[in-house]
Amino acid sequence: MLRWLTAGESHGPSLVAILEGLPAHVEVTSSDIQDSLARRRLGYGRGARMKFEQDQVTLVGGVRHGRTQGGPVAIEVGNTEWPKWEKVMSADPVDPDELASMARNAPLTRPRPGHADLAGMQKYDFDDARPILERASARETAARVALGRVASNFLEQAVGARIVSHVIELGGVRAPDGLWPAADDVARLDEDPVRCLDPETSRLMVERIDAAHKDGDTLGGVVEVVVHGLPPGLGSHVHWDRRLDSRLAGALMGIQAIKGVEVGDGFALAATPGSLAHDEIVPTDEGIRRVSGRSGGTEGGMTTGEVLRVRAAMKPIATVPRALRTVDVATGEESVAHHQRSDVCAVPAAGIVAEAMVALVLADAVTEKFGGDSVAETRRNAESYLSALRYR
Ligand SMILES: Cc1cc2nc3c(=O)[nH]c(=O)nc-3n(C[C@H](O)[C@H](O)[C@H](O)COP(=O)(O)O)c2cc1C
Ligand SMILES: C=C(O[C@@H]1CC(C(=O)O)=C[C@@H](OP(=O)(O)O)[C@H]1O)C(=O)O
Repeated sequence: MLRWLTAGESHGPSLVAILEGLPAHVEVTSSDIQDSLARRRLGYGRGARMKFEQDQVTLVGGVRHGRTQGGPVAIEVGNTEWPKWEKVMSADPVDPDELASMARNAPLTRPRPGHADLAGMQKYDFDDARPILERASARETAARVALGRVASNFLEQAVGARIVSHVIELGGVRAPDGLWPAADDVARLDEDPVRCLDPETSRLMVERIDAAHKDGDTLGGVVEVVVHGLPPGLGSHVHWDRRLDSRLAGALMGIQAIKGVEVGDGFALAATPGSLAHDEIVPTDEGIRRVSGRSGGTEGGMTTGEVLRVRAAMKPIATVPRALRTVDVATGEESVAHHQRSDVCAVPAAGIVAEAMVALVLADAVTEKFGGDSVAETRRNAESYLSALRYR
C-alpha cells in the first residue's frame, strides 16, 4: 500500500511531501523531480509568479545514490520567494507593530467567489482569508508533482507503463475527437504553448487566452491523461473502494479547481447506444484485443490492458481580474473580491498535476497487485503473472 502526504503553504519557505510504501531500487534523482516541476510551470496563460519564483528540490530522505532504499521518500520543494514573506508567514510570533506596518500583511476580508476563502474563514474561524488561501492555493500541486515523478519512475521501471497528458479543451475550444498522444509525444506536447496535440486547435486556444486576458477574465478546460503499457487486472470489481475508476476519480477530483472526471469517453457514452458504446473483443496475432478504446481501458473497475484514458475538467481560475461581487466581512458591506494577480488559465499545468495523481494511484495499484520489496521483485512478479495469464 502506498501512502502520501504534503504540507506547506503557498508563500511558506517550502512544501514538503512524503511517499511511503515503494520498493527499494526505484531509480530517481533530484534532477528528474526538478524536470517534472519545470513542466508544471509551462503553459500559456499563467501569471507573473511562474516567472519570478523557482522550485528548489531537495531529496531529504529515502533515496541514496539515485535509488530508493525502501523507506519513506521525503522531498522538500523550496520557494525562492520566501525572503519576501519571512515575516508575514513566520511560524513563530512576530512583533505586531512590525506586522501592522507591512502592506503585504493587510487582512484579506473580501473573499473571492470560487475560492476556498469564505467557507474556510467560516469553518476555521479566521477574520482574514490569508491562512485559508495559503493552503488552498494550487502551489501545493508542486509537492504532488514531485511525488508523482517518483511514482511514475517506479511504474516505468516495474511494469513498463508510461504516462502522458494533453489538453483537449480550453475556454470552450475543443481538439478534434480521437487524438491520443503516444508515450513519445511528451516532448512535443511540452513544446506546445497549451500542451495540445493539434496545432490549429492550439493556435485557437492561445487566441482565446489572449482575449480573456484582455477582457480581465479567466478560463478553464479539460485535460486527458493517457497511460500506455499497463497490465490487465489492476484494481478490482469486488468493492467500490477497490475499483480503479473510483480511485482515479477521487485522486483527480482532489486537484484544486477540478469539477468533473470522465473515464474514457465518459459522459458521451451516456448518449450512445450500447451497440456503439463498448469495445468489442477480438482475437488478433498479438492476442485478445479490443477494437476500440471507448471504455478508457477499464472494465469492472480493473485495467483491461488497453490504453488507460481519464479526463479532468477544470473550472476557470477564481481570482478574476474583472473582480466579482462579494461582501467585505470586516464591514458587512457589498464589495468586490480581492485581486492582486492571477493566472488567466492553468489548464496545461493541471494536466501535469493530473499525470502525477494518476501515477500515484497506479503505483499504489501495482504495489497492491504485485508486491515486492525491490523493483526487480515487483517486475518478476508482474512478468510471472503476465506469462501465466489464462487468456492473452
Ligand atoms: C495549476 C493550478 C493553478 C491555479 N492557479 C490559480 C490562480 O492563479 N488563481 C486562482 O484564483 N486560482 C488558481 N487555481 C485554482 C484554485 O486553486 C482553486 O480554484 C481553488 O482551490 C478553489 O477550487 P475548488 O473549489 O475546486 O477547491 C489554480 C489551480 C491549479 C490546479
Ligand atoms: C504558485 C503557484 O500557483 C498559484 C496558485 C494560485 C491559487 O490560488 O491556486 C494562485 C496564484 O498564486 P498568487 O495568488 O500568489 O499569485 C498561482 O501563482 C504554483 O502553481 O506554483
